Amino acid sequence: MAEKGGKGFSLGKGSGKSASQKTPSFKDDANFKFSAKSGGKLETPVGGKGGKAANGGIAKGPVPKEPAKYELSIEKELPTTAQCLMDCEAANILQGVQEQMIILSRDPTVKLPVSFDRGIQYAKPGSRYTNPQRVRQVLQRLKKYGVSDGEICAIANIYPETVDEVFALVSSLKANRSKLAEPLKDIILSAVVEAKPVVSSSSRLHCPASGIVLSSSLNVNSSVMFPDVKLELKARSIDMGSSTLICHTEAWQDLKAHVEDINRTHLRHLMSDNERCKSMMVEFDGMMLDYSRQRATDETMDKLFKLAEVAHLKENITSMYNGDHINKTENRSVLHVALRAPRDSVIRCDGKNVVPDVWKVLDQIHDFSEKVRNSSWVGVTGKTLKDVISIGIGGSYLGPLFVHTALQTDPEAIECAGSRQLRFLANVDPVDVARNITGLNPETTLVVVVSKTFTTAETMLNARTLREWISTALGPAAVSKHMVAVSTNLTLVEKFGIDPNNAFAFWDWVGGRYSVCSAVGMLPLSLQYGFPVVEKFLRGASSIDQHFYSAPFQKNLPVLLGLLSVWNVSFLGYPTRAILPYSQALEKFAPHIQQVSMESNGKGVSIDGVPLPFEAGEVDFGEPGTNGQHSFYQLIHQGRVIPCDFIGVVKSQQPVWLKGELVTNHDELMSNFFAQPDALAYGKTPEELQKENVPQHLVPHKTFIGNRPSLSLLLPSLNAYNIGQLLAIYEHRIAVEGFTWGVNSFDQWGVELGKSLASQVRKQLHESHTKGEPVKGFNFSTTIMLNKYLEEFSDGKGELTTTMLPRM
Ligand SMILES: O=P(O)(O)OC[C@H]1O[C@](O)(CO)[C@@H](O)[C@@H]1O
Repeated sequence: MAEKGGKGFSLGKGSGKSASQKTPSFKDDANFKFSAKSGGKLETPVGGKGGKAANGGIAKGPVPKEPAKYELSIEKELPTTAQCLMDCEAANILQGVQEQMIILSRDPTVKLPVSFDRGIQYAKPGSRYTNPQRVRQVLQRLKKYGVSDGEICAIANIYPETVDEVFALVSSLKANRSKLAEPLKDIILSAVVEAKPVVSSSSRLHCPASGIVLSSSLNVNSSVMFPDVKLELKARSIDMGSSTLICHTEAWQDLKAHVEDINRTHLRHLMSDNERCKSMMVEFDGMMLDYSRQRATDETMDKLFKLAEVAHLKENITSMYNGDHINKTENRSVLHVALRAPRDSVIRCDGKNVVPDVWKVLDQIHDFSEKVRNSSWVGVTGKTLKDVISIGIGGSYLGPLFVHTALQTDPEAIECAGSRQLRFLANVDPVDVARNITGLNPETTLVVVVSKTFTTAETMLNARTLREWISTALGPAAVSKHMVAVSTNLTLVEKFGIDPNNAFAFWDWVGGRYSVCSAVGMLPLSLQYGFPVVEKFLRGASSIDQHFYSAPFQKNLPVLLGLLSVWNVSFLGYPTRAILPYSQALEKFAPHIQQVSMESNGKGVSIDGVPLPFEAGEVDFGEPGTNGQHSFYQLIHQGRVIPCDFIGVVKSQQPVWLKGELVTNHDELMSNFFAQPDALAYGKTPEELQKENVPQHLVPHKTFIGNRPSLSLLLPSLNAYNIGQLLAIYEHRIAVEGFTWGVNSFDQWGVELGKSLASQVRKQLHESHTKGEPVKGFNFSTTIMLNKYLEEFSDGKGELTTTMLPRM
């Protein structure tokens, strides 16, 4: 039989980018040079036929007593170029073929067999070995006892636990029983068992036979055959390197296997190793990260760093800073780091240094906000514009809201804000309009319309609503004095009726959810707090950008956090993360990170469009401590395992101490910050409870299993600078996760479908309201619901004749 894998397709991460000419530089480190590693490709052999003999499928029922009489006979029918494969090998290959087919599917001349999925489904359940190469290596030794390739594969596929099992299920071996019994025992059972993950015997599938056959090369006119399917793939040689999934790498599999080691530990014990804990504490710029309460050891970290290497994390980070178009589906650079780069840095996008453009807009913001704040720019009636409503949604809202909420209680920011107010209008719900305008006077209000695209339905309707509010009160000419815009689409801004001179630009290389450092956040925040405060915020974010770019991974806060998230989500199986700031000022941090994280990494395909066989992204939620403790912590302590991020601050923005109290109010808060992680990690045992004389019937209820992971981030204080740092740490952490999972963290196609369906409904509502058109074109349940909704208007009660504005 032919050598396996002569022309295998490579499953490596694609050639790393070669060192780019475009080198970002910061003032303090003007020579950030990076030499990208290339290659790192993992060659996966391609070869012959499947391990299971042709019985037409995987036996899901009880182990058959007698093997099928045609077991392994397929071997004789194979072309000479074919070779048997174990299921686990076949599954790897088929996954590679699947990736290839997805690429081919973009070519309309290629007809893809619908039945391919069945092949994958057929092989996958047999793909349980963590290290197929090792299994193959060991079993290969049986060849000297006359065991054929087909028999070797069949042995592997049945996951034998006893020699008898082997003979029962691979009957062709029976004739040689006396010769084979010993080697089988020694070689197979020990080594094969060692190389596979623990599979409970009840869930073991016995697959004595299958018939996956691959010809020796998939590159040229290959044919892939399954027991009941024959597929013809069009000849095409494709470098599979760029579309490799991270889960097919050895580093990933190694981490998978390592979970068992971790499952044998408890945080109670891990925490008693001071050296381990010390190695899991990292300081940067007065901040301290303690990740010793993660279910991880130094070995775990080494394996995660290995994974980062295989995922080309360093190269990806460099590509991002270099302005490469890493947002592939939109063909854009991802350069939010340029938004906060010092004035004299050089960060290029398509060959152009964008930092001067960034600072031009920042200067414009500085100038405009000063004018408004010192009343040299006033409203149409000559009054100071002391209040601002910022209209925007998603990334054009959540980031600025988070920063504003965090600054609102910072003494320096308070002083700069004076009696000014900043409000945010996001929801298209008219109640949000009502809440925003209540108590405000159009004469003293400036409206900032923030929309990257200037097409977002909610924002534009809200903008039209407030335009109406202003012009009804002050006349249409007031709009130019009372409304300004932030957008990448200055043409639409002008069309809307906002003077382009009062528009603040940003660029398509800034993703919406990464835009808080652009005019999206900087304009409203500068109007409220003055430019020096926002500049300080930008400096904080920039300090993390430089740290992220240059710190070794072992000391790199976003990298550590990102890799630990991947560990928790993809290996320990904890898909959720709680963000728990012990700071009321950070109450809008979790909602902001929810968007950044879930919109970025909530993806089902790799950056190359290959469906992910694992779940990327994590579910984020959170509330400030100690409020959360009285809300959902019960579930975190005794219900589900949810890794927690505890965020604390050394110096309170608003210290309070009452004479006679044991501690300050901030100490009280922080006592909880320090206590909760240990409570989660250590838990409480029944023995401890018994010692405390807890009644026996309550012991199970009061037992805490513990071993619940968390990490703690302690900030020295919470001023504009630290807030900027916190933002950038999480932004980069999310990028690290996305780079590692191999997804595009910078597009958001998933939000489109709902939007387009909404426009269909909008059209229907309009037709029904204005022409009494019946509901049509929707499914049964939507039709019923729409009719119910429209009933209100059927008697003319809800007729729309004149403009209505909230009456709060
Ligand atoms: O700034 P825009 O273009 O109005 O978009 C608002 C938000 O909508 C989204 O596209 C999601 O729907 C976000 O990514 C974005 O931040």
